[in-house]
Amino acid sequence: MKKVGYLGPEATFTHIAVESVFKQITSHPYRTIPSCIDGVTDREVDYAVVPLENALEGSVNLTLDYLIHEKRLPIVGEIVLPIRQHFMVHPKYIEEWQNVEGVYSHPHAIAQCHKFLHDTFRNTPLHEVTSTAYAAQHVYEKEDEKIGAIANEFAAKKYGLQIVKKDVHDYDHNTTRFLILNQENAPLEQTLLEHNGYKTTLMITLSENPAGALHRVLSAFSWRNLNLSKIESRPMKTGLGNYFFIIDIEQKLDDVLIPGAIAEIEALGCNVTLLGSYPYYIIK
Ligand SMILES: O=C(O)C(=O)Cc1ccccc1
Repeated sequence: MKKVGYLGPEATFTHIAVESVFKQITSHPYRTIPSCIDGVTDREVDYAVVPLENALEGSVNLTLDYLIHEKRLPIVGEIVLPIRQHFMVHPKYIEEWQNVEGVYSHPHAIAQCHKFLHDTFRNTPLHEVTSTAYAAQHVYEKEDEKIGAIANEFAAKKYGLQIVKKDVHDYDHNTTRFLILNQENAPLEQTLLEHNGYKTTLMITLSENPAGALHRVLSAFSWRNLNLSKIESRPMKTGLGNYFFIIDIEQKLDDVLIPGAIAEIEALGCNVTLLGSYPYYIIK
């Protein structure tokens, strides 16, 4: 049976993503995103599933940076999960939930619920922790402290908390993308869902003299009718103003079009790395 590592503890959104897509696996929680990715390179697990990008809040930079700069693992799949955030407290504080003295959650969850937090807990300290489920577990364990967590309904159940305010995220169309990583670039063997399409992700660093370089890179895709679903720049960490680009193409790596675009971009003096060509799964 294959082993799948995820950002834990149990009942994180990442855990839900794993359980919704993988079939016949054992799943293993890790406390942080880097330790989950290390789980694959250390051969403790076959796959790692980590959050990459949220529709409201943007990229999880920790994931992208660790993947690019520390442990370069092939992307073998992507999961898109709808996100509903709820506010929960220990059952003994149900009546006085509006008087909590601290709110705990993952930084992206806090950012997704900004309006709720501003309206309801304007002067309450916010505490960022490694995941939403970790926050729920913490709130349960510290029952003497009057604190609350933002997390999902499974975390409320799992850790014995009471949801006192449902759907506290600011916008309805809240989804998160998760990456599936595997050292051998091995596709998923058995899945509970059919995939919804394919993507190919490239990392591109521009040549030394970048006047018009990005424009020329993008036109290599455009005249081949290669649709891009994302372009993101991240610092190279070699000095201010040095960036690389992550580009998602909305199709599988083929024999002609994408290799042609890569050759054209390399001819411009840019460096291109294929990070993965993989199916994506959209959970309803
Ligand atoms: O903390 C979690 O539950 C995660 O899986 C990361 C996350 C946090 C907020 C929105 C989506 C995923």
